[in-house]
Amino acid sequence: MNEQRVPGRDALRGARRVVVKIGSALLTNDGRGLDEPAIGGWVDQIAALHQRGIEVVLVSSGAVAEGMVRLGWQARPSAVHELQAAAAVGQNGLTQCYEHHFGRHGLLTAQVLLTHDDLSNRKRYLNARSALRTLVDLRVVPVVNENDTVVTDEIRFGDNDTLGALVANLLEADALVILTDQEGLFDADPRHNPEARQIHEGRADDPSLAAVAGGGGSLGRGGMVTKVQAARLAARSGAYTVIASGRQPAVLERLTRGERLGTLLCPEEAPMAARKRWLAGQLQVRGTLTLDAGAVKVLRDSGSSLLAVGVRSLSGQFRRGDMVLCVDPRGERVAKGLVNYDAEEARRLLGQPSHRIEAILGYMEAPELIHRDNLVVL
Ligand SMILES: Nc1ncnc2c1ncn2[C@@H]1O[C@H](COP(=O)(O)OP(=O)(O)O)[C@@H](O)[C@H]1O
Ligand SMILES: N[C@@H](CCC(=O)OP(=O)(O)O)C(=O)O
Repeated sequence: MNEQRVPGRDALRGARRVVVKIGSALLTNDGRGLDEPAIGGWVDQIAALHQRGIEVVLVSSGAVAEGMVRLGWQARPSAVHELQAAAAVGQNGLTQCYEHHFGRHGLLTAQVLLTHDDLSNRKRYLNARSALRTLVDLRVVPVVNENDTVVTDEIRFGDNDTLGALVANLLEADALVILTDQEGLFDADPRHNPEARQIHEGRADDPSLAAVAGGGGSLGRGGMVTKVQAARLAARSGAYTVIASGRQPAVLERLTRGERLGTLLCPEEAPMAARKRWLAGQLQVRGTLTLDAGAVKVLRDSGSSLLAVGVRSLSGQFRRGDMVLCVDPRGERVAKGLVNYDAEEARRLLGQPSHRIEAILGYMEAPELIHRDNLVVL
């Protein structure tokens, strides 16, 4: 397969919100329980990103593997109820470990266990989204895993790569960084083929990637197959995916400085176009803003952000970050977007210039009601 040179390393340098997924193959010290020193090292790196103002959501595997060790089981069970029991025991260890290490940096963590249903049911999706967003706004580091104890086989993600991608979609993250036990995606499984060569960059939708990606090891679940699929999923909302070795020193720091490490899989269209298309596909709107003729014109003609000064009235009980519909004075649809203020606040801002926001609300979240990056003209 021809390696493609795709610009995009710079996109990682500019990333403001990143989902970092750490896989079982890395976390679990080859089956000997959690690799605490290594986890401490990744936590140090995430704390350093935090310091630079980058928001990080961690997706961490390891519950089943840690549970097996705690229960004294040598082999991974195949019965679902045993896996669920192991996950329940092991998740405790995982939570303690992260809490301890992030605590060294004065950072709070939050355990977020998600199921397939939480992300496919629209209402629960929005709830998960606003809870995660609130945590991130509070500068807490969410540590996400699948809620293995309550899921049945048919509705499992199984691997955490898919979960990581869906969380990247949920939070409109700039990048999904998948840390694993290999340097990246190779043109064949390097554990079985010593000649395998690393792919440095590619397109997330390149069908030939699926052909080179093989299954995982004994503790990991999905192998590269699910990582490549995850990259494709993440690209739907414009996120870049990097598959890289968690054992590279300072890997997160170096990636977010634009260094050419691991395998970078880029969204097929420009992140903004992908993100807007994804936004347009979000069906549920939580409220309606009625714009004046001037605001309608600037949205349509200049692709501007929506300011409160151009909004006449609103309806609905939306919260900050919800999707709202913008209509013209006759009620015709003009645009959809993610609103920066909740309904009560927005109501107080109607018709007001942005420089008055702070005086009216006592703080300013953003000068615009809907930023142009979060707005799709219909
Ligand atoms: N083309 C490939 N390039 C790199 N690794 C591959 C490839 N195909 C299969 N693999 C395997 O995928 C494994 C990583 O997946 P997995 O064990 O599921 O890890 P994790 O727990 O980090 O998700 C590697 O150890 C490697 O053996
Ligand atoms: N939810 C599972 C993780 C599943 C898993 O191992 O996924 P992955 O790290 O993607 O191979 C656990 O915590 O054990």
